[in-house]
Amino acid sequence: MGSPENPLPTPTTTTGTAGLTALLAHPAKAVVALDFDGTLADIVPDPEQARAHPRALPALAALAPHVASIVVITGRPAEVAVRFGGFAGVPGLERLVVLGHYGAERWDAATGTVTAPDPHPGVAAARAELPALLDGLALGQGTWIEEKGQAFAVHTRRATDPQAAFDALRTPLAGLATRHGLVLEPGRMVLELRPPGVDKGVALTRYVDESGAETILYAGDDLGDLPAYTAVDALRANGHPGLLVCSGTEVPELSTRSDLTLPGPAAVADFLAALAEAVSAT
Ligand SMILES: O=P(O)(O)OC[C@H]1O[C@H](O[C@H]2O[C@H](CO)[C@@H](O)[C@H](O)[C@H]2O)[C@H](O)[C@@H](O)[C@@H]1O
Repeated sequence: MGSPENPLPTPTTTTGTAGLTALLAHPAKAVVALDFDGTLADIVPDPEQARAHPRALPALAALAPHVASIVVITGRPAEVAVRFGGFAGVPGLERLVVLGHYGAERWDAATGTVTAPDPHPGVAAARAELPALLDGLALGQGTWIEEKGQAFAVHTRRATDPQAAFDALRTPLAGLATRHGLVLEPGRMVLELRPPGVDKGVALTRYVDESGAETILYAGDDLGDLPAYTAVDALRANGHPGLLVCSGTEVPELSTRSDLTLPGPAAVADFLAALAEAVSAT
């Protein structure tokens, strides 16, 4: 299915095949949940320059009217993901939901508003200790702090030796997180300190419950997506068909658990377009 130019790829597992079959049979009962960076948007050296892949938005807009809902679940603040994704005011995406900060924040296209929890006091306290901690590690050039409001992230992708900087930061930042009641969230050349209490698995499970959907497709690329994979596994054990998609193979902890691994955001966009074509033909 799909089209001759853009055929629908085949999952490599029987559970994933069952998930895709259910989605194609009853798209109106399916939630399509997607991560942003690395899944809808290519990974770029400067996080401020990340944007949805040019083919992602048309594919989402074509698919959305046929499924129960599309939700983006991201570590970004919801407002940032909406802006970088270009999600506001897109015909077809009137019901889109973006769950930011791993599910702590929510943006609804229907209202254009963001709901967010009160800031966790540990974030400001940990942030105040960060300069001295970084000075003490002598990491060299290129380590960069992303201010995220409800959290902050230390990026090493532009460091002279990204992996060495990541490795040197991991234990001290874990200690900083613990001292202030925060969670250390490791990702692709990034270590984030954020409040506890929610992750992408909790967010996805709540969203599926709320939507009443039967089938779940989840696509991600990074360690922060593992709880969502675990949530889909739990939903499958409770009778919900599900399909786990991985964007890229840089994170084997995720790609080895997926039902379908695609090369990256361009292929994810093409997959969503092929899905849209398949469900609109039924
Ligand atoms: O949950 P996500 O939507 O995948 O967000 C996770 C983190 O993604 C961003 O960092 C990653 O993408 C950057 C831009 O391509 C890249 O430079 C960086 O190395 C990646 O780790 C974002 O900056 C973080 O705030 C998100 O938490």
